[in-house]
Amino acid sequence: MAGPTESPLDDQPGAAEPRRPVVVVDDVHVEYKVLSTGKRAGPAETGRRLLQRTGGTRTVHALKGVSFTAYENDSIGVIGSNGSGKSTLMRAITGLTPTSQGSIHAASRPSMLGVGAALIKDLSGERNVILGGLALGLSRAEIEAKYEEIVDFSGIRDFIDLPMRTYSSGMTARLKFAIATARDHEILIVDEALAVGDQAFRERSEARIRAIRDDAGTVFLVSHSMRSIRDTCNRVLWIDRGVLVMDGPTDEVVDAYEQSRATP
Ligand SMILES: Nc1ncnc2c1ncn2[C@@H]1O[C@H](COP(=O)(O)OP(=O)(O)OP(=O)(O)O)[C@@H](O)[C@H]1O
Repeated sequence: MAGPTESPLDDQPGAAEPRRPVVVVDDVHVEYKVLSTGKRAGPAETGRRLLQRTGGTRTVHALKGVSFTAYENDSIGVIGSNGSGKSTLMRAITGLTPTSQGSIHAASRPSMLGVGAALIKDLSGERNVILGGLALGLSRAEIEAKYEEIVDFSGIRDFIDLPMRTYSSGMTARLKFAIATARDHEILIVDEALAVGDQAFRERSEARIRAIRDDAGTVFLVSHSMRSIRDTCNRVLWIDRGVLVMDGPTDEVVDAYEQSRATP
């Protein structure tokens, strides 16, 4: 099995002491089994009648031998066209999606930015800040101490007493981002969370991601916005059809990606 690749940043002239590796992804493959109706294969759908009707399952090879090492203070952009395998790679790193081959080692449990599942739309923003904080493992006292900061960051103070179902999708996304980043994360995965929200909120979110990184954290940012990637990341992984085609400094990789998309 191929060993984990070294960070291209290690070779930079003037690089200080070797940095601590926090995630090692070694020759990872992920295969999804999908019923040929398009449904995911699961115990409920694997009845003989359905299989007879559909002709069985298909395998989608979503990741094909991806290897890299992430270091502390890395802010890694993950780019690639739709369906290239970015989210699959992030879910594999968090352990949500099993690998069919290869291994992933992490120095601590990576968290996927998101508290969505814990929130209740019929409750007010205020109550949801508490619920989301509890879901992140914060104590009641910690949530109280951070409450004002979360609400300020979300920028929806005027609406915080209203039920969340009355919020626009952008307002909901702001609140979720504000709650989820209130906790310290050593390894944080942000999957397209910055796509919603206006310019000012995007800038605040990016600044917060940089702060998490500067605080010895490691951040993965999956995004189709090359502007967000350039503003936030020092390193980029470009994935195409399940293969890691490029891993290097942000400008180099984003330039190559944009060039490949401009070529007919
Ligand atoms: N739960 C699943 N069951 C079956 N196939 C899946 C599942 N999730 C993803 N896939 C397939 O795996 C491949 C990679 O999908 P993935 O969501 O990782 O791509 P992505 O790069 O994040 O795409 P996007 O930019 O559109 O969000 C695609 O072919 C997709 O159809």
